[in-house]
Amino acid sequence: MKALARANNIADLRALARRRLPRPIFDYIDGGADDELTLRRNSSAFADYELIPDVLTDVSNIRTETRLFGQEVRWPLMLSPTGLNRMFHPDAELAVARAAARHGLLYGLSTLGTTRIEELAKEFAGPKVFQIYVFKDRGLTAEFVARCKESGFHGLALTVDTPVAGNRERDRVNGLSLPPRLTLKSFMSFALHPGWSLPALTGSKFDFANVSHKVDALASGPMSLFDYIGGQFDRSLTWRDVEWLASEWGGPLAIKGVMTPEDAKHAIASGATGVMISNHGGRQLDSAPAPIDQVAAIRDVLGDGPDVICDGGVRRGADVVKALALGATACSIGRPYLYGLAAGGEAGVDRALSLLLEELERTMILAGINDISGIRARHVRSRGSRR
Ligand SMILES: Cc1cc2nc3c(=O)[nH]c(=O)nc-3n(C[C@H](O)[C@H](O)[C@H](O)COP(=O)(O)O)c2cc1C
Ligand SMILES: CC(C)CC(=O)C(=O)O
Repeated sequence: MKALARANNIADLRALARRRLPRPIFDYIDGGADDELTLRRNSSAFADYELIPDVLTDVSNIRTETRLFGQEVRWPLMLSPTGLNRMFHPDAELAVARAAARHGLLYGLSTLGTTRIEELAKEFAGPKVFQIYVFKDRGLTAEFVARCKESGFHGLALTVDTPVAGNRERDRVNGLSLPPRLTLKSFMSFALHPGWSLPALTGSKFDFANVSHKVDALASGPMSLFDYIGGQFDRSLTWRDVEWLASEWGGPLAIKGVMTPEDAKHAIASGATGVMISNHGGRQLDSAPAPIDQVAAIRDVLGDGPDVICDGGVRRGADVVKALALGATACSIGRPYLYGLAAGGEAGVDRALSLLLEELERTMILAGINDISGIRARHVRSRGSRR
């Protein structure tokens, strides 16, 4: 697609996604909670850090490989789990995973994805983790663990920042439901985007593929995401459950949604092997700090061993270098690849990943860093602490 080739950055892909999707669907991807303070801050916080380059270091060969969730990956960038991908493009999670495989990246499948664990594993041989939401039906969690073991998943990520849905006001205003339905209000928006609307509303069946055999909340008709989460997610979750999950799984486990050094320590003490510093892309607790601002303090208390993943607000390859210089093992992205998926399916995801990885490599060359493992604290400086 010519339009994809003309996209020079993630912001261009966002503009393409906005054109292609009906408003309620674009807003669901793009939006955040309440006043979207955290959503904006997640990205703008990166601008508060400067990169301090070395020169004359021989940057003719750049090494970007690292390990994440115990697996060798080509780049320190992973694809965060996101639900409902079939709502954005009929090729859904498989399109995303195929593009991730082409770039040697680690892929995260959501509990509320629209592709089954087994189907994803069959199509995608690369490094993969499954993200767990704990439902009131606890049998589902044990079942996920067994299915992931059977299917050869390499890690789990337990999301802990969603005891209830954040107040996403764009979704309320748009009357977004699962599955999306034609209403008087949405009619014009759907009619103006037939390329999206026809397959989504008629052809490919929308389904929470990994849970619907046990939880049939949508069987009696469409409902809001707020009601679905409110009715199904288990709010009684504690660190005891992390201990249980860690021992039941026995492999790499990250707690997704950790924001403080204290909770990061708690995660490792409870059996996790890493943390994803995340505020759910600004979709849950508004006014939570930006993940990038929490990286240094969390790495400081955890020491060298555990995976520390900075999740949220990454829109440029340079952001990844900043996060690694502050102590992260890798960064993780959600919206950047979803904009690509919505804009052009697998080719769109591929474009998003290519752009970010080219930027990351170019940033390393310009900063005189020829190996990911050579990124140091001295390569970054907070603008507030300029000497
Ligand atoms: C449309 C959408 C759906 C998401 N679904 C999930 C999900 O099912 N599980 C989860 O743990 N996080 C989910 N997230 C959060 C992402 O995993 C990730 O934390 C966030 O997108 C990172 O911020 P970024 O979009 O700025 O990169 C979702 C995010 C978006 C935008
Ligand atoms: C299906 C949802 C629970 C996915 C999600 O976590 C989100 O919209 O942020």
